[in-house]
Amino acid sequence: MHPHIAALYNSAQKPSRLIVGLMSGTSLDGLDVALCKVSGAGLNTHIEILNFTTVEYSGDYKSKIKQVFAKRECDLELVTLLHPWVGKLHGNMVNQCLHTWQVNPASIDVIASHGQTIYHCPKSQHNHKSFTNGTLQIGDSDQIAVTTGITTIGDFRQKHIAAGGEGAPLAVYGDYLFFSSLVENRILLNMGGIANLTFLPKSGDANSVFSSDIGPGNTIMDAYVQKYFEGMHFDDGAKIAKAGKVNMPLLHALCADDFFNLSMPKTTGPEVFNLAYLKAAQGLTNTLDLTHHDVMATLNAFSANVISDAIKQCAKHEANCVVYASGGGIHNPLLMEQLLNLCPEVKAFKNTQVLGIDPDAKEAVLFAILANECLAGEQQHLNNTAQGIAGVTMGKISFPD
Ligand SMILES: Nc1ncnc2c1ncn2[C@@H]1O[C@H](COP(=O)(O)OP(=O)(O)OP(=O)(O)O)[C@@H](O)[C@H]1O
Ligand SMILES: CC(=O)N[C@H]1[C@@H]2OC[C@@H](O2)[C@@H](O)[C@@H]1O[C@H](C)C(=O)O
Repeated sequence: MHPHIAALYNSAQKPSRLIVGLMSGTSLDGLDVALCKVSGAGLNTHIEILNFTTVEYSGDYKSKIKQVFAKRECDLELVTLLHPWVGKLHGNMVNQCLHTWQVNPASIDVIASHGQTIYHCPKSQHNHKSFTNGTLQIGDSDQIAVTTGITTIGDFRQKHIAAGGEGAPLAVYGDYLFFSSLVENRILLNMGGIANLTFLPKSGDANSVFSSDIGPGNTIMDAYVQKYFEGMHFDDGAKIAKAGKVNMPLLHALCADDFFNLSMPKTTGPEVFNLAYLKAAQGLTNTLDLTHHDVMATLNAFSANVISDAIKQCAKHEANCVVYASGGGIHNPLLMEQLLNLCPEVKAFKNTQVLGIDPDAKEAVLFAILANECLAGEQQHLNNTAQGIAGVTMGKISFPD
């Protein structure tokens, strides 16, 4: 037997495994690195986050990725070069974290890597009749494995696509295994660049679970701040939005996209929700000369509106839902305040910290859970293709040599 196969076979049988989960999201803020101690599998998964950090990206990383990110046309040579370059960079970032945390790389069972999404196009979004859903993540796992010397499981989304899904949201797989409750109906809400949610009824019935993207979380607000407020990456503490006034005609135009009329599950990305989308809505409503502060106030209200609408749709299925929020949006006080006001039907708004998972680490932990299932999972717990939840094991395995 190949020694790496033997090592994986041993890892799969251990009572607990050390897995480094990596997530690089649509916000391009940094690489989330979560060192997790994972025991069990399936509905008996237990996780302890031993260390977590976000390794910030340099301006150079952001500007290189932005040349191809969510762009219909770009330099294919650059895409080809970025694939190994991002993988090597992520591998070096893991090495740096393990060194800082004084963790011996030999003690890590596997790395679980999401990579960097550069384009996402479900069928509902592209106009090519002969093609299915598509999504593309770069940051080759072979590079991570060779750079760290640690077996790496990556490229999780392609199996989901192969089985008929849209390649996202994958959060549902981890949410169901880790956050299901028999005493309350839960909505797990993640507000990153794009917001998404998972609905977990207290019946525990796997067929009633669903998950969907919602629309913009922070992505348009971030893009606007980066364009018009030099040196700023996001609206820290919503200071800019708080100083502006919501423009109602623009808000209505922003909320009028066909995407919001599609039923869940559905997925989207910055390919749709971007500055061109904002400009088109401003053009339609004669609001192109609005102040930056008023635009930011309106964008903040836009995110709050679409997120609260999605929460209300879940609440129609089951009353007394408790929302557990995560992702960078929880640090935006104006967004959180509006959500509370717009969702009186929600029993309580909490964040995932009360369930034992740092809300900033949740997506990196998700990939650790998916890698754990790939290694040690015995059966598929979710299999509901009508809800876009394919019963498949995800992830491709890269050995270090
Ligand atoms: N203090 C803060 N004030 C306001 N907004 C904040 C703050 N901290 C973080 N954010 C927002 O959260 C964003 C980062 O969120 P997160 O890391 O969850 O996104 P992501 O994982 O890249 O996105 P996705 O989940 O869509 O892939 C920032 O770009 C910013 O918009
Ligand atoms: C294609 C892609 O990278 N999608 C991301 C993105 O960021 C949030 C939302 O859009 C979600 O659908 C997904 O990530 C999370 C981790 C998911 O798959 O659940």
